[in-house]
Amino acid sequence: MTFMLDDILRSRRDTRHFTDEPVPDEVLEKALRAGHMAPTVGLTDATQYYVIKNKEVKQEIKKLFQKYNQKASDLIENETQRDAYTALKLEAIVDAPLGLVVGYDRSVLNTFTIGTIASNDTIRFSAVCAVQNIWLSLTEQGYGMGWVSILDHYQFKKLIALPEEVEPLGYFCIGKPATDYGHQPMLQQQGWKQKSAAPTVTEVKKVNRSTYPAFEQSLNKPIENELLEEQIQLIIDRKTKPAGALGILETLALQMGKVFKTTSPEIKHPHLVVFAADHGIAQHGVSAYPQEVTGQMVKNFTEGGAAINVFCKQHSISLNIVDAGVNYDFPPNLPIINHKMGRGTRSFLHGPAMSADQVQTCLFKGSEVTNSLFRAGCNTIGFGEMGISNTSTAAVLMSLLCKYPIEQCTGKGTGVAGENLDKKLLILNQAIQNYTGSREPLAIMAHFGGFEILQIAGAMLQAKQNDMLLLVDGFISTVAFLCAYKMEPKVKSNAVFCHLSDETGHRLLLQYLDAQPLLQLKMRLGEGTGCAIAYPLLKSATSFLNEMASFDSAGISDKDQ
Ligand SMILES: Cc1cc2ncn([C@H]3O[C@H](COP(=O)(O)O)[C@@H](O)[C@H]3O)c2cc1C
Ligand SMILES: O=C(O)c1cccnc1
Repeated sequence: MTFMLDDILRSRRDTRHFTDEPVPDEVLEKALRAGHMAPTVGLTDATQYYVIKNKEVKQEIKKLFQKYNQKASDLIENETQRDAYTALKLEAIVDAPLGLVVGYDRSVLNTFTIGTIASNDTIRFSAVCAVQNIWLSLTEQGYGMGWVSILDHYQFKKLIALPEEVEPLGYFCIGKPATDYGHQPMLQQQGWKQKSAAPTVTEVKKVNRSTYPAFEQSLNKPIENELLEEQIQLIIDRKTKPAGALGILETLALQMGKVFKTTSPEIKHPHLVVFAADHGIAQHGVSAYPQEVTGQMVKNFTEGGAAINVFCKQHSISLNIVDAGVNYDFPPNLPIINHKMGRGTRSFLHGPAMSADQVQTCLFKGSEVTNSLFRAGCNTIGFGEMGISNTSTAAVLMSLLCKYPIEQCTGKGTGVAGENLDKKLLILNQAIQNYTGSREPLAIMAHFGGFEILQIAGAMLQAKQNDMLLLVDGFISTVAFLCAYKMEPKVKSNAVFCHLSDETGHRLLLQYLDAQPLLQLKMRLGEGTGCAIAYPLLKSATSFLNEMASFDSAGISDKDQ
């Protein structure tokens, strides 16, 4: 028995060369039964199969392949490598007698499902297990299969009319193999790549007790150039203008020089990151909008339709969206960074919104976002948020972290007014009274939460560590900053407060932080819009510093004394 399985495992090939011989129904049925025997997480049974025999359908799918394959080959700069790539036969969509699509139904995640809490990827993994079983069964029966994944996901789903909630893994070509590629993977036989001889195995011999690396290191950088500040100030003062005449732009230029550790600071690859998450407190009617709007707005961000999309586009700022914990499962191929901590926090009215561990994970995930942008050359990040009811979470955090009465921290958010605002205040007051836990900042953050608020805090702390400029938006973004500041006050030297929001509490919070906002436009939107709108001011600051003539270079007389 063992030998037979081993033989099947060895001879299974990703096959793209088939004979015309049809695949008998019994062969396919047996293979699909094998697929159905595969394990599925929490016994979700979410794997779905679609059989394709129709020639026209196959031809249309092949066209999708060709379009994407062209895209792939265009990405290869080296001509020899590109020629080698185009010579490979990577599909057999029309020539294989049978087509199969294996997918999984995301809607199972709408009810409690064992094994999907840490990561909802597990339903996808279950479908992959089924694919492998099918592959082995076909091999055992003398047939072969080829996995085609070079397809435009959206178009592919549309073409075969898959329901919105079903995600395909790919298109599978099935038939009698015309070759076994000399008992080796096709890509190896064609000289594209060599498979390693043995699996990579590492034994983990001890428990790693350290916390997340980002927060272990001290923010005390040993070598600060003490002369740098003086040098930048001197350059600013020698520009052809009366001393101090560029006002706040001068302050900004000096700050940017100090943050980037140079006398000629420049913004490189600016990004705006919107962190989105849901809040359990929403169930008590503290927002003017229903919770679904968070997920709907995330989709809107990916489609370019939100305010932040427009302003980022206007100023050529790259926009990233992070799902920090939205109560909706987005299709995996959307351009969203998946840092989901859960489907929203719990309500903090009667118990904790999240756990202390989750705070640490949020900080870490936030730091990862900053680090990946940093590695790609970015030195400036604006921080935005989206999360229905997050003005409530932010108000309570501000009240407890700054020790201000909740009335002074609570505003209308999305437009909660009159009686509803009284009700919002009542609920927040009640939540504060119900809280009997520690007054330590981290304990307060865990109890009241905000997956997006704490991921932003972690991302900001990391930006400080990487000598990056961090742009703070309105009320919620500033509360996220407050969380970071409570952990490490030095983070403030890298922060630019972009806008005074019209949300009650923001003015007081900025006073608490002794921070001067650049703009006051009566906006109260969030999403990072204040950062994007203030961005040209930062550009003006670096432009005057780097490009203006000095009294010396222009030969202009300075004032007498
Ligand atoms: C369509 C829409 C787009 C938004 N973009 C930002 N927010 C803002 O409003 C929410 C906070 O207000 P509250 O605490 O009252 O729910 C957050 O999602 C915030 O980003 C929006 C809100 C809505 C309705
Ligand atoms: O200032 C903000 O960040 C804000 C205010 C209201 C609603 N959403 C965000």
